[in-house]
Amino acid sequence: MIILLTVLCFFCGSLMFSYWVGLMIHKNIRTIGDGNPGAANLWKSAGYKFGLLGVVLDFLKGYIPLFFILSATNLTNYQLIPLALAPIFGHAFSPFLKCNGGKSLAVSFGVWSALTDWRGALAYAIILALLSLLLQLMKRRKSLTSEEDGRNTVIGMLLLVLFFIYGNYPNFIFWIWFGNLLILIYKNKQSLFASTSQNS
Ligand SMILES: O=P(O)(O)OC[C@H](O)CO
Repeated sequence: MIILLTVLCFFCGSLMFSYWVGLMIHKNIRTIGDGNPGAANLWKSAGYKFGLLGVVLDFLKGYIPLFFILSATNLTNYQLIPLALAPIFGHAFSPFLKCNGGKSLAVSFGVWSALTDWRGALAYAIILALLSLLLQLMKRRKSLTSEEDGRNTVIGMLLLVLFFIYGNYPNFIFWIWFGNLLILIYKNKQSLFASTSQNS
C-alpha cells in the first residue's frame, strides 16, 4: 500500500498547475524570469489573481494527499517519509515537464501544513519573511533577485530545523526535513553557487 500511495503522492506533486494555468491563458511561464514553472512567474506574467491561483493549486497538491493519508490511514511515522517527500519530488522532477520541474516551494508548504498541523509551514513562512526583510534592509532595496530568493529558500529550510528541535518533533520529521532540504538545495543550486557580485 505504501508504494501505491507514494506513487499517487508523486503523481499529485507532478501536476504542474502554475505552468498549465499559464498555458491556458497563452503565457509560457518558462520564458519568464528565472524560467521556474512556479507561481511566482505566473504572478509576474499574468498578475496577482492568476499568481494566487497558482500558489493555491501548487500548495494543495502537497496538502490534500498528505491530509487524507493522515486522516484515513494508520501508517506509522517512518512510513510517512516517502509519502511526504513524494509530492515535493514530483513537482521538482515532474514527468509532465520531462523531469525538469520546479523548485518545490509551494508544494513543500502544502506538505508541511498537513504534516505539522500548519505549524511547520507557518514557522517556515515567518523565517522566509524575516530573511527577506533582513536582506532588503541590508541591500536597501525593495525587491530581491531570483538568486537571492533561491538562497533564502534553502537557508530558511535549514533554519527550520531549529523549530523542529525546539518543538521536540519526532525523528521521522527530521528525515522528511532533510529530504526536503536536499531537494531544495538541488533545485536552487544555480542560485546557491552564483557569484554574489553578479547580483549586487
Ligand atoms: O517552487 P515552486 O516551483 O513551487 O515555485 C514557487 C515560486 O514560484 C518560487 O518563488
